[in-house]
Amino acid sequence: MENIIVRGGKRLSGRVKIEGAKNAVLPVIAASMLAHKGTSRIYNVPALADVYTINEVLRHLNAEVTYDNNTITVNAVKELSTEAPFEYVRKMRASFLVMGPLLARVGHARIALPGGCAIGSRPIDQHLKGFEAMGAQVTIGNGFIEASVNGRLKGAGIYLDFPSVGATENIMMAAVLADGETVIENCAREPEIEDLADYLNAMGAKVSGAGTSTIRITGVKQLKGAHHEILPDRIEAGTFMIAAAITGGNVLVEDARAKHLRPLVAKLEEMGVVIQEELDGLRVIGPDILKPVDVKTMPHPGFPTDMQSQMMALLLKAKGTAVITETVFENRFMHVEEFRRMNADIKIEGRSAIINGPCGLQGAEVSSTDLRAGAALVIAGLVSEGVTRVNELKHIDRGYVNFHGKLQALGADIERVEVGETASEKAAVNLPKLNMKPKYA
Ligand SMILES: CC(=O)N[C@H]1[C@@H](OP(=O)(O)OP(=O)(O)OC[C@H]2O[C@@H](n3ccc(=O)[nH]c3=O)[C@H](O)[C@@H]2O)O[C@H](CO)[C@@H](O)[C@@H]1O
Ligand SMILES: C=C(OP(=O)(O)O)C(=O)O
Repeated sequence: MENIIVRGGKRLSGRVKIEGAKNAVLPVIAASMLAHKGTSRIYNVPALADVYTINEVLRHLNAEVTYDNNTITVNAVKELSTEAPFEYVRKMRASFLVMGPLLARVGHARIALPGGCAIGSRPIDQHLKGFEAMGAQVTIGNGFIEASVNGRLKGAGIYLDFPSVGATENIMMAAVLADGETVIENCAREPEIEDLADYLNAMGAKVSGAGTSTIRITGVKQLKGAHHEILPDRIEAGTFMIAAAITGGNVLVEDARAKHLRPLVAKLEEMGVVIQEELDGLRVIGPDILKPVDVKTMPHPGFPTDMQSQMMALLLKAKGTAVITETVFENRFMHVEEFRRMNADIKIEGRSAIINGPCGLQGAEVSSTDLRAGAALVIAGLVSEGVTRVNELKHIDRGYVNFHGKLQALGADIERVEVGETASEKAAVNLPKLNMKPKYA
């Protein structure tokens, strides 16, 4: 088991390089299975646990996948198999994104039901409604969802009840090889949807309107492999922006794109953080005193739910009362209990968290409840008195490459250590000097 150990009190400074976006690369890799011929090359791929998982899913489905030097190649021209078992979907819900491509390419898919997770129940009814509208027969049984179609899917008009990111992507991938035109209304508008559309179009698809709330897709007969560079990860960028801001630091977040980060930039500026657009990224300068703001998570271009817990960490240091309302996931406040262990004053009322700052944060042993919560706890540790130990790092590794190493390079007093589970090692978190070897120098 590994832990991240943070000792608070350092101002961050320097520059940090942002990786390719996790939420863009996963659908793009899944979409590679749509190519009847040719090999796809995908650049700027982050070395994340989720990327290894989706690669394994594709290999299991009989695609050839290589991953080297941040570049993935996928060749899916052999006959594909069509079943993705629970071991993959359990590790990562985005494994369900292979359903659209399989249905389009092979006319059949059997994928384990994703089930709930730490941030909410996360149903997939909107994905299935889209496939059914395109002529697929969908059945659910024995923990699997099975979908099949005789011949090709048929283009359809689909109005989503909610602008679901995954449903928009899955339906787009199904529609590119369908017979006729598909129109998806009330669809998600996230930058990652545009990235997927760009890739599909490079493969020979006809997708327009991505980035707006209506996407039109004219089905084509065949797609071929294509080259594509993944856009920078706005959530990783936002996470480092908040880390810089909370420590009163001065950090250049390289490759952060202002146009993708507008809801976060607006809130940070309201809080008194200075943000300057430079040629190669965004410079973030944290103030001595942070002002409180209210935040409501919404589908893009609203404030992203994936930045909610990091924003909560920042608001713990703001002078006054702030309210965060989570509207996207019904249970994404698991980190509140962990923050309380660090002396945070937070009350939950329904879907809102009321934060009374500034809190005198104290180091404690805390658990990552999901990937963003893990990052948020580390951020809180940067400004806590004493030692914070964060465990359950498997969550952080799903979404961040070398998170502690990047913070260390910015001047944070942080290390990642291999620990046993003996009582004395558990108690070590309270000792001023930890008798443990850093795993990475
Ligand atoms: C791999 C990936 O890209 N993950 C992102 C994606 O997840 P994901 O694609 O799973 O998120 P969705 O946009 O689908 O989910 C948003 C909301 O819609 C609900 N819903 C979704 C589908 C459905 O069929 N029925 C339904 O009710 C969900 O339960 C949730 O409450 O978007 C989320 C919302 O921005 C982000 O937090 C995740 O980081
Ligand atoms: C919730 C997230 O991802 P996923 O949808 O892959 O669980 C996230 O990236 O914050």
